[in-house]
Formats: sequence, C-alpha cells, structure tokens
Amino acid sequence: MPKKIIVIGANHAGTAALNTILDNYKDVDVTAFDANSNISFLGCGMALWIGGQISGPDGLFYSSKEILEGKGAKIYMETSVNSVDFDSKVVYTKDAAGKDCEYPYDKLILATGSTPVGPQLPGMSLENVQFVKLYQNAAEVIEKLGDTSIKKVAVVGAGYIGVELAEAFQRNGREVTLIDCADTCLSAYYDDMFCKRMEKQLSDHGIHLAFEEKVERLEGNEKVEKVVTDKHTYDADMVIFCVGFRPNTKLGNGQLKQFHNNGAYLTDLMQQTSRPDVYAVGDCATVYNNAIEDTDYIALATNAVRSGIIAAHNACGTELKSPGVQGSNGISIWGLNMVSTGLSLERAKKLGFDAAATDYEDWQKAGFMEKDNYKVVIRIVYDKKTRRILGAQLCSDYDISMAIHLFSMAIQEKVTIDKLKLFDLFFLPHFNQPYNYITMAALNAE
Ligand SMILES: Cc1cc2nc3c(=O)[nH]c(=O)nc-3n(C[C@H](O)[C@H](O)[C@H](O)COP(=O)(O)OP(=O)(O)OC[C@H]3O[C@@H](n4cnc5c(N)ncnc54)[C@H](O)[C@@H]3O)c2cc1C
Ligand SMILES: NC(=O)c1ccc[n+]([C@@H]2O[C@H](COP(=O)([O-])OP(=O)(O)OC[C@H]3O[C@@H](n4cnc5c(N)ncnc54)[C@H](O)[C@@H]3O)[C@@H](O)[C@H]2O)c1
Repeated sequence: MPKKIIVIGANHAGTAALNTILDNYKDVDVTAFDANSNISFLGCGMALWIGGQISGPDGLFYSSKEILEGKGAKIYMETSVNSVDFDSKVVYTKDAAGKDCEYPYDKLILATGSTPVGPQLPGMSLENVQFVKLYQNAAEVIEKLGDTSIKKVAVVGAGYIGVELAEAFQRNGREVTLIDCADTCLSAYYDDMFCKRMEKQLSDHGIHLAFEEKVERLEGNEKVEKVVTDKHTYDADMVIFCVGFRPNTKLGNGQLKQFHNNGAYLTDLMQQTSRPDVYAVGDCATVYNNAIEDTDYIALATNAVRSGIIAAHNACGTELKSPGVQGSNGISIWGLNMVSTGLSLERAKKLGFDAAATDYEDWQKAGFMEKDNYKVVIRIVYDKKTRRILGAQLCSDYDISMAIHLFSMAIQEKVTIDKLKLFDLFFLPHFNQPYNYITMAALNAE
C-alpha cells in the first residue's frame, strides 16, 4: 500500500480518484492540487444556464475543497503544479501568493484535463470573444448578456458544445449564427441522416447555419463586430469558440509516452502511464475503445469519472482493469433527442471496417396508443465480416436514452448483430411494440 498519493487536477477525473481513495483506503495520505478556485463544475450546465433552463449555477457543483478535506484529503486550490521530477518523484507547486513548494509522492495521478482549442486568428483579442470551459467562463458570458446591445451571437464549432450553446443563446433571445468548417453539425458522432435532422431542428428554431466555412478573422474596434469566413461576413456582438479541446499534458510532455493523434498520455487498462508509479485519467489521457479494439481519445465526463476510479484502485494496490469504453453520448435540442455509441457508419468505413448499417423507423409505442407516441429512427452499425456490432445511433422526440446503453454493452461484450435479432425485449403497449425497432432493425440486417 503506497503511503503518499498526489493527484494533480481535482475536477471530474481528479475528484473521482480522490473519492475512491478516501472511501476505500483510509491509510493512504492523499494530497491534491488544482489551479482553479472551484472544482466539479458540470460544463453541460453552461448552456442550460445561458438558455434560462436552470435559474443559476448552484446545482452545477457536486464537490469542493471542504467536502474532500472533510473526508481526509489535503486540497490546495489556486495552486499550480509547475513541474514534476518523475525520477525523484517530487512535484513542484506555486500557490496564489506565489509561494513555491515541493511535495514527494509514492504514486502520482495526473488529472490535468483539457484546454479549449484557440485558433490563432486576427481579432481574437477583441472584447466579447469567449471560450467555454470553466464556471468563470459561463459566469462572464451570463454577466455580459445583461448588455442588451449584444443582439447577434456567432458560435464557432458545431460539435456538442456549439450546438447546445446555439440553442442556449437563441433561447436567451439572441440571433445566432452557427459556423463550422465541416459540412454539417455533430459530424464526429453521427451519420449524415441524423446530422440533417439536427440541422433542420436548428434552422426551424431560427439558427442561421454556416457550414463548410472557415473563420479567417474577427473584426471590430474594442468590441468584436464581425466574423469573416472564407465565404461570408457575419455581424456578431459576441463570438463563442467551441472548436474542440486538446489534452493538457504540459507536465509530462516528452517524459511520458503520448498518443500519436493528439499527445494525450498513453495509458493501459489500469490507466497507468509509461512510468509505473504515474497514472493519467480523464481528458489528459487515452482510453481503450471497444468499438475499434484499440487506444483512443474520447473526452467525456463519463470517461473522466470511470478512469479516475480505476486509477485510484490500482494506485492503492488493488488491480482493476477498465472494461473499455464506447464513447456513448447524447444531446437534446429543443426536445429532439439524439444518442450514439461506438462508431458511425462513416467513421467505421474510414477506419477500414467492412461495415454495414441497418436502419429502421417506427413509432415507439403500439399504433393503437392514442397519445404521447413518437417516431424513432435507429441505425445499427456492424462489421459484415465478424458480424460484431460497432455502433448505434437513435433519434426521436421520445426519451430514447436508455436504448443506447444496450448497444454500449453490446459493443463492450462483442455481441453480433445476429445475436441481437431474437434478443429478449419485452412488449407493453405503454412502452413499445411487439415488433420493436431494435428487433426489426436487427432482423433486417443483411
Ligand atoms: C461546455 C461543456 C459541456 C460539456 N458537457 C458534457 C456532457 O454533457 N457530458 C459529458 O460526458 N462531458 C461533457 N463535457 C466534457 C467534460 O466536461 C470533460 O470531459 C471533463 O471535464 C473532463 O474532466 P477532467 O477532470 O479530466 O478534466 P478538466 O475538467 O479539464 O479538469 C482538469 C483540472 O485540472 C486542473 N489543472 C490542470 N493542470 C494543472 C496544473 N498544472 N496544476 C494544478 N491544476 C491543474 C484544472 O484547473 C482543472 O480543474 C463538457 C465540457 C464542456 C466544456
Ligand atoms: N452531450 C455531451 O456528451 C457533450 C456535451 C458537450 C461537450 N461534450 C464533450 O466535450 C468535448 C468538447 O466538445 P466540443 O463541442 O468543443 O468539441 P467537438 O469535437 O464535439 O466539436 C468541435 C467542432 O468544431 C469544428 N471545428 C474545429 N475547428 C474549427 C474551425 N477552425 N472553424 C470552425 N469549426 C471548427 C469541428 O468540425 C467540430 O464540429 C468533446 O469531447 C465532447 O464530446 C460532450
């Protein structure tokens, strides 16, 4: 059992590791450092707050320095770890007062997360050009939206955050232009037939879509006034950049093995890095993706929490292997719900799978149910050679979120599309149909 564990970063991944250690290994002396003044902010709440769907940020935190210290941890907030000597196993910190300290460790858990990608464009330093990551970012946007002269908002990036923020600013009474260099929204997670449904939902609610456009510069005097792309110029009183995140690996760059795609710390199924006493979790680390049966980078709070738990047990001497992940995710925009897990057909083919998809659309419940019935569209992606299910996507006004968990487990357990055809799914007209869309999609697979 190690005596001293240090955790660098105490947000979702770090907090999960800390709680696991504090709840299960009472003899371990655990210390955490976080450069921020708050921890556990649920970023997903930002759009809900801006859009007025929640009244404020209080419920968006589930942990704190006080809670963790109450369980026995030593927590240093507003304290940056500036370097780590991985050979002599010492971390070097600087606190808010500028005081330098050093702390030895037996085991180290890196939970340093990710930072927003910030394109280097002319005009980025103009006022009202915003990034979204921290609670402070959200609070600043909310405060600025008190200025009614901010009428037009340009959101750059139509991934999860961009689409959610587009809805939020429109709900907040602003005119919204959603810009992306890709030819549609959510292209990293869904196939075109689903992206087009989301596109229609956005434009039906007044969002101006500007896809296949590359932002070249921002223009204005002190405040931003225009966004200039390679195709058009858009008036904008505020510009929000949500063009992805990159892993924050400053501390281990060049000293720990890194993922060729984006430099995230390479980890094994125990979240161990190339140095046995050093673990990496959450957005700064890789995960094992069961859909591709290989190492991948999937920045999600869900992966941050699970990897934090896994690293904590292994750092404390209990071997625990990750079952791998599938990158399950979901989004709900003005009540249009979309969920996906594993690979889209497009990504599966790009990765070289002999992939096929079986699609189906039907009512959620039996046709004789006279109200609260909704159409559901499903796509199941599978490998024609191995018959293994590689991914699934669903879309509906109905809450289809539970269905994606079935496919997440199917990918993890390498279930084939043929095994799914006659899989036992209950029928009750209040909930579904005897020949439900999961069964029908599987039965129709070639
Ligand atoms: C707007 C938004 C909405 C999102 N919505 C969802 C969602 O709905 N579902 C979902 O699954 N995921 C969502 N995510 C992604 C999710 O928030 C991230 O995957 C998650 O925050 C990763 O947690 P983490 O602890 O690994 O990293 P981070 O949250 O980035 O935290 C890293 C921490 O490390 C600290 N740190 C870094 N370097 C140092 C250092 N040298 N010294 C001291 N401290 C340091 C930072 O201060 C920070 O507190 C969203 C993200 C955003 C931005
Ligand atoms: N509901 C959820 O599960 C949820 C919600 C929010 C965020 N997240 C996670 O948080 C992370 C960050 O989300 P995100 O939306 O910032 O990233 P993302 O990768 O989902 O989307 C980034 C988007 O920006 C576009 N883009 C990239 N560079 C551009 C440029 N120069 N100009 C215009 N467009 C550009 C990309 O085409 C992409 O559509 C992701 O890992 C995401 O999965 C998840």
